[in-house]
Amino acid sequence: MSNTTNRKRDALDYHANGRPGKIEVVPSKPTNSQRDLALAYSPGVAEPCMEIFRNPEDVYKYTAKGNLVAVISNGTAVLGLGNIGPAASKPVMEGKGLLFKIFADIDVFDLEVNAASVDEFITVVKALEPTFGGVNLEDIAAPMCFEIERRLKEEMNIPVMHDDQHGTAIITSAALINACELQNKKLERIKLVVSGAGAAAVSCIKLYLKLGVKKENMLVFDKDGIVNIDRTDLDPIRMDFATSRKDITNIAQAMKGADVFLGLSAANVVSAEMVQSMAKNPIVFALANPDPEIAYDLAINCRKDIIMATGRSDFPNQVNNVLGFPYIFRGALDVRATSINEEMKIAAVKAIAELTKLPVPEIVNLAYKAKNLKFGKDYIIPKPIDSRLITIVSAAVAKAAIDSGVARRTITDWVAYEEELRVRLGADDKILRNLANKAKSAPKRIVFAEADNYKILKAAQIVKDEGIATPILLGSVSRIQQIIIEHGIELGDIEIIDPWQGTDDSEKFAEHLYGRRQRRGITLYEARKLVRDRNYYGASMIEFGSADALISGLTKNYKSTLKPALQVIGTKPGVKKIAGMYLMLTKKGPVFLGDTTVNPDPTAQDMVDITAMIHETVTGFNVTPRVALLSYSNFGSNNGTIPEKTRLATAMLKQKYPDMIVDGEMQANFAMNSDLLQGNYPFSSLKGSPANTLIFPNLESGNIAYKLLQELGNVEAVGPILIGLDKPVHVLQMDSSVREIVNMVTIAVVDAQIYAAKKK
Ligand SMILES: NC(=O)C1=CN([C@@H]2O[C@H](COP(=O)(O)OP(=O)(O)OC[C@H]3O[C@@H](n4cnc5c(N)ncnc54)[C@H](OP(=O)(O)O)[C@@H]3O)[C@@H](O)[C@H]2O)C=CC1
Ligand SMILES: CC(=O)C(=O)O
Ligand SMILES: [Mg+2]
Repeated sequence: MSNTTNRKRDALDYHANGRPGKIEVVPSKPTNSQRDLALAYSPGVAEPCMEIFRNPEDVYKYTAKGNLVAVISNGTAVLGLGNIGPAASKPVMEGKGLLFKIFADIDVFDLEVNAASVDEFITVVKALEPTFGGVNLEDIAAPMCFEIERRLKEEMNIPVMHDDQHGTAIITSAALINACELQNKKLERIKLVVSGAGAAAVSCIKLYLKLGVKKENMLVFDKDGIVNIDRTDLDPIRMDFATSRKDITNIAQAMKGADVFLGLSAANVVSAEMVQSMAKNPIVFALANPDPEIAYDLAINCRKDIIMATGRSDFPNQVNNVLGFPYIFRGALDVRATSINEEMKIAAVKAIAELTKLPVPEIVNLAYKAKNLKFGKDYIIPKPIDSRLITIVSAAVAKAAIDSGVARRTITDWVAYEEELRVRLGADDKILRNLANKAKSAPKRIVFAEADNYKILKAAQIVKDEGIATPILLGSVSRIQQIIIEHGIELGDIEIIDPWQGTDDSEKFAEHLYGRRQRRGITLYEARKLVRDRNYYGASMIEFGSADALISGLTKNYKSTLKPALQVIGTKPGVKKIAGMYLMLTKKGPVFLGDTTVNPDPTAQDMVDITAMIHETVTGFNVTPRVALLSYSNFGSNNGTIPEKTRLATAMLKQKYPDMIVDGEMQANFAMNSDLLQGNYPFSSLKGSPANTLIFPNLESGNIAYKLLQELGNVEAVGPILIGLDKPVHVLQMDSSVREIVNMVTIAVVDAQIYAAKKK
């Protein structure tokens, strides 16, 4: 099967499989009980109705209006597919809704309207004003889109934006500014050829003129050829940039010596020869969707000095309005702007252009399978999944709305607003940010036992750059340096130790190991050999205080990585069994699971000890543990080995630690749903809010639970966080990603801080 056929099949299956389409409506309030239903609907719902009747602004308080955007189309210019009608435009509009949600937490109703005339369409949209906080007009052909948008902006009191016009103009402007900088061109001097004189192209041209591009340096084409003053079929908007030049009649002539080509028209209207005829260091934005004016590969293969962009996600430089509309509307909604004005658009352009020049987060590199994305010919604009877009672009837009007087609400605490924006993308990684901030407040020396590995070195660079830790690398110096050079990893001055070669400390470390293990079969000769191993050497460094925490395990199995730490360092005084815990970054906030790693079948006493250790660690992460001991039974509803063991452990915990918030035995859904728990077991000491620390009755259930959450719930897992060793040592999962290693280093630093504080 060809690639094209494959892609077609995949796309159709993606939309058809399961629940058809891409969007569903999800209630945002509890609906579990009769009481909930009485509040959600009749009779309770009458109360907010009457409040809104008395004070219309209360609609923002009691309904979803303030976060609800209409994506509206009549299907007259759907992508580059033309006038395919409203029903056929629905997949695109659902897609826009999906992007609004995942990138900016904005809810969308997509509306495909059977209204061919301008007046009819305007009447429909205007009538919807009570429902929505904003209107995103989409894929409406020129010239009707200009009048529709102008009148709706005049006649409606909520922000209205035709995304194909202004979203596109904003993004291409940011990309053009950056591309010109890289190609050493001045906006005031560039010779620009535009293919397309429709909604998107016209708006781009208007914004470029504001940014300094000169009308006389511009040649524009539509289906009928060059837009010149002799044409009699053009409306005043297009006449405004019609050229008086008589020597040019077609696009091939115009492209000779041009600096920039902007395509917002149709597929394959530009040839390789045309690109070859452009000026030195040309810039080509072939943005027609889904197929550009010239194919990406064709363009880059015909010019080495080109900067090339398309609207597609499968090539570098995706110049697509997805970088704009979610964040522009987020900023506008948050200050309840009455419109989206020029100041807000320019603020978005600048914010997007400048963000491109900041170091790219590792998660973005990972998502695009790139090693080191940075401002350059293949990275002229941020990637859509960059989560900084929401904080930087939305905040810039909101600020411009306030400064230009169209905001009905103001923001004074911008730091809090940015945090609110981050939280919108999920409470899931907030705790990680807090832990990273805690780590940065007192960074520690972290030994990486497997430093002859690209992922470890990349993670070392990140934690060093971010001020989380001072890395110390163990391994062959020449091998490590070779990887550093090969991958362009910037680690600056960094300590590298090769235990295999022996160091001044090796003998001291060997004697210590011999002292601890001489009656357990290790001779001094063997101990000397063992400390040449990087895990033994690293653990010894921690034991002797020449570093603060050890990270290992990327390339070896868990047990063989743990053994040296147990032999060299051992467990905390009084701890018989170590355990492992995972931090799960769920949409409902962090949840800690244990023991997920070490003890196959703990006794009730073991469960008490494990719970106490986990409780201490979670508290050290500045989270108040709310502990549930899990089983398949609720408070004696079933008997059997597991419920009885769990019940006994709970009783022992309650007696030994009267201040601990702990209860059990209970089923997982009762632990995670406080209404359910309260409704059925009002006596439980966990009532009020859900548990955040789950103790499993055995390794099987703990391990299965976290892996299911990862796979089915798409929940990120940080761990295993090792607890019970006398000093901070953390064992990575084999083949962890760079992000997972960075997360574990963050945890190791915080752990080392807790250890240091205890020693004082
Ligand atoms: N990457 C991105 O973010 C975006 C990309 N786009 C893409 O831009 C294109 C245009 O969208 P939009 O402006 O909304 O649509 P419109 O229908 O409003 O405009 C299309 C324009 O392209 C012109 N055109 C069509 N075929 C040719 C051709 N062979 N040569 C020269 N000009 C031609 C039309 O000419 P005429 O006026 O004579 O009919 C018209 O001016 C689409 O492919 C769309 O997918 C749009 C928005 C954002
Ligand atoms: C991206 C977009 O909005 C379009 O191609 O129409
Ligand atoms: Mg569009």
